[in-house]
Amino acid sequence: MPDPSTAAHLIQNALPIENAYSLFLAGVETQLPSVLWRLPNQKEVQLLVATSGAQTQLPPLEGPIAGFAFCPFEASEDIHNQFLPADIYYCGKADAQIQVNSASVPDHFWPLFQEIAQKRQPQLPGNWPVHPEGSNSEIERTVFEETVAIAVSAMQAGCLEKVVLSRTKTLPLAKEVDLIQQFTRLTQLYPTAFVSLIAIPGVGTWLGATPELLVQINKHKVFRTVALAGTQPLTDGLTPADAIWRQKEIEEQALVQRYIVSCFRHLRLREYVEMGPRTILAGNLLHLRTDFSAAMDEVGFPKLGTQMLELLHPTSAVGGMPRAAALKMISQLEPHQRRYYSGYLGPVQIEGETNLFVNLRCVELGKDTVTAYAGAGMTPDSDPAKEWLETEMKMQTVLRLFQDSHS
Ligand SMILES: C=C(O[C@@H]1C=C(C(=O)O)C=C[C@H]1O)C(=O)O
Repeated sequence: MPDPSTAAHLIQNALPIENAYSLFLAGVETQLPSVLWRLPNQKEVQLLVATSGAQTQLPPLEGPIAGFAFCPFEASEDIHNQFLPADIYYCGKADAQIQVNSASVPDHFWPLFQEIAQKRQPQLPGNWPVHPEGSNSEIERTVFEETVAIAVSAMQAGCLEKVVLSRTKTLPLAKEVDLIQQFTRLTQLYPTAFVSLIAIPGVGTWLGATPELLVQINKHKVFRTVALAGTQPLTDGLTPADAIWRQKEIEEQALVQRYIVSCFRHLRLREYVEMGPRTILAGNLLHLRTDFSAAMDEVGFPKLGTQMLELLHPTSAVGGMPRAAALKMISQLEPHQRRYYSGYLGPVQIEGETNLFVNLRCVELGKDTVTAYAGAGMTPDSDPAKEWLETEMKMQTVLRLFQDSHS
């Protein structure tokens, strides 16, 4: 239950967004799992601090437990699902109050928040969480292209239909880099993306602007997911409606679409709505997207979100087809651990909604570096050089901010 006395904690002469940022920074300074996010097509920045710590078990997506999920591509002994309970939650809009849903707030949290908020130009934390094993290693262009060629040969030989291979790129980080400012820039640059900045001690700090919804359950209990795949840059002077797609991308996206249909079939659910594919814009890139929805109560699947999440992740948009063969090839060919890249993240039962997204177009913070991750769907028709360029363009979605700060 929210404690009514917490209204006093808000800094009344600060903007809602400033209060959200100050709460986030107080959470990071106190070394508590903390996350800031902005939903697609919305203005408000939302904030959550898990004062009771992160849990490794995800609650049902239909409620009643509220929090934020941050899950890896593949959970293992070294890398876990993270669920941040909504112990402190604030939706940065006029008249909203801070909700405190736990008794576990450390004594020094509120004075620290007040101090950060009064300064207006808050001190940036020197101690952002980083992965205990440091930055992931980077792959050279020639090696990546050779790897793609190996995957293409395997697909031409009929071993599998599609595999998504990813790579990383690490840049040195300027000392003065301000992640809150970068988060703000991402919200401005990408109004239709899910923008997030998450800091979990012992796990790491990730910043991203993803275009890919994985599971949504809205206030009316409507379930939604999308099949997103196929990539091309937006050419000057053209609109998404002008896009012409090659057979390769059409097939690549159709695979993801069929995979989602097979998940519905597995549950024996027939009454879903399918729309598309149509071309959408994500930053400077175009993708093909098919939208799926189902009214959960009407179709007799009140837990459809949780059931579909189990079946969907990892979809063939980030893994491949058939799934087991693709995951095996990824673990054999990729020299890095994906960690939380191409996993999923988002609020669970916050303000009555669940919104999980695939963790794409993201960077992970290192001690004095920043590492971008991106992948591309390989099919028997893939051209290794083009796939390199595609991953480069995807990485630029977030990495361009860090390049600017060096110039
Ligand atoms: C794998 C990524 O993106 C996914 C792969 C795409 C593709 O292969 O064309 C397009 C959109 C995403 O579903 C990424 O951004 O890293």
